[in-house]
Amino acid sequence: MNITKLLENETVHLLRRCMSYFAPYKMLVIASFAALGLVALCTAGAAYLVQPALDKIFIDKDRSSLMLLPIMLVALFLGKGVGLFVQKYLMSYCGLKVLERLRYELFAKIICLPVDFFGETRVGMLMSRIISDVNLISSSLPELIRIIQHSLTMVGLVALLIYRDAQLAFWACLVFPLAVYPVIYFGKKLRKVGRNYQAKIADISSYMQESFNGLRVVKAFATEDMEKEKFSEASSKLLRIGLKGKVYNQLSSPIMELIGAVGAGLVIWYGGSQVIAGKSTPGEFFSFMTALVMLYDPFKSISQANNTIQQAMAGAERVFEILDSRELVEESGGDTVYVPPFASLSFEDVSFSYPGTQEPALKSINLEIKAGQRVAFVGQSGAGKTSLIHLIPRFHDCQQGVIRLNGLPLKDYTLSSLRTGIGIVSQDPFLFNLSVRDNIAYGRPELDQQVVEQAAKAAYAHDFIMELPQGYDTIVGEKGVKLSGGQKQRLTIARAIMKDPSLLILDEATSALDTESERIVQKALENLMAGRTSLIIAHRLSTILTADKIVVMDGGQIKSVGNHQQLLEKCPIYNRLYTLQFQAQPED
Ligand SMILES: Nc1ncnc2c1ncn2[C@@H]1O[C@H](COP(=O)(O)OP(=O)(O)OP(=O)(O)O)[C@@H](O)[C@H]1O
Repeated sequence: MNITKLLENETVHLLRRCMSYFAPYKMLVIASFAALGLVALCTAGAAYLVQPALDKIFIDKDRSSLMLLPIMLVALFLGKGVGLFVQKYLMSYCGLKVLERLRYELFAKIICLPVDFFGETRVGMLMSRIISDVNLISSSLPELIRIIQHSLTMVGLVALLIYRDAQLAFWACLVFPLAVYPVIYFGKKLRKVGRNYQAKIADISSYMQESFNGLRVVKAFATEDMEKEKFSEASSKLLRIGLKGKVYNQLSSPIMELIGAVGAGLVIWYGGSQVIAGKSTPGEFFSFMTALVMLYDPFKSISQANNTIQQAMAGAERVFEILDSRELVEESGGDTVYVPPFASLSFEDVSFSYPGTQEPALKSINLEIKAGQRVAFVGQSGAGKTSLIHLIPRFHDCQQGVIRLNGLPLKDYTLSSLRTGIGIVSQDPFLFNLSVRDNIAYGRPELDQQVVEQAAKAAYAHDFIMELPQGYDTIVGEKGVKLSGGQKQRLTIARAIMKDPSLLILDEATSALDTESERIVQKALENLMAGRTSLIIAHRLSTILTADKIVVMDGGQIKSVGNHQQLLEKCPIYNRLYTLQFQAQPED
């Protein structure tokens, strides 16, 4: 199979796909072409003027031409300038608009992908696609237009060459095929370099993301130097690829210049002999030479534009890989809207494995939860508690069995109504870098201050919020860094209260807060749980003691279900867990 042909087909396909993004700006593109026509005409016109300038002013000594020609020259350059400005502005406008749309589409697609996708893909890589690869694509149409612009200019100039002297033009254009070869050769090389470069940028973004996120660990282990070393290695790789790109980019010009010089040499040789023999005037010859020299500029620009397009195609490959991927399917739910109140939740023979793993994380789970119950899940680390509760908001889908909510399979509900109906408070309280108020009312900005304050009061957060520098308007910092662990937890509890879910999922924090904070968080949680069905991954003694039902898990299976007293008597696993995990804790 002809590889070159394959590559060309792919380029055409990618270019077409890129161009479809520019389709809404058709009128602007047409206007831009009109501006281009003006530029081409003015450029060719300026070259044409050289002949009357030389022959009429310098040889015939014509005074009226002396006045007229400079004015015409200025007018032509004015026309060219205006044309160029309009064309460039319109193209930049279209490019930036396309950039905005692609960025949005990519973000919108990625944020709707299932949780599993984020488990397997590095976040930094995704960020680099949204920022840097998309950026490359936006230059594709403007560069394509540049190619058309310069091709038009070249047509104008070549027409002038032929008009001036067809034979001389033949000699000048003889070297043309030679000049095209480096354009194609370097274009291909640059496409490959572009691909590698973008991949390395993604690596570096991922690496930075990880190091900054894990900054505390880095500091605690005093491994800054090691991290610097690793970064510098990755950065040097990027430098090497970047330099390779520059070599290809910069080599194409001198090589073309050399080929151009050969053409010019041929012209001087032939054209000069024609002037000496009296067959043409020096004015005709210089006008010809001017057009020839002017040809170099657009030709060089075409080669540069081709280089940029090749790099844009490298970005396009990576962006469309995500946008068009059949495997990356956005989450979808059913058509039924889940309307509280919560009546029941049942797991019927549910088994689940994480993608790419052999051993199932959950095996044949059967469980029934009724309205108003408080159900605690216990088990050692890795028993499957988190996996089980994450199936309820459909962060993952089970491969076998069915989970029913109010009698209907979870898959029948629309994702948004299902998730809106479920409140989740996890052990790692996540806050956005927004104000306290916006964090509590997250997703519901329409709620007024009073409602937000009520939720904060129920979560025992109001008092500390009032002590913050700007009260409810205080920005909490990325991930809530400006707050203590207990304060962050209380804000996430207020957020859950605000959501008013009918079913609550709680992952109790294992990391110990001090006794006072712990007591307040506990009271806030009690307010949150009041009157709601709650599923709790239990780490506190008080939770298992007050639970209506305790589910004991081990190795992805439910080993036993009952209340504290029953389990102490009949379940050895629970007995052991209780002795190891809970017994030493004070009863609140
Ligand atoms: N994203 C994942 N991909 C692959 N396997 C996973 C993933 N998350 C968890 N597992 C595996 O699934 C099993 C159950 O894990 P799960 O997190 O549900 O346990 P857990 O009981 O909640 O533990 P812990 O109390 O430590 O949070 C474990 O063997 C774990 O290694």
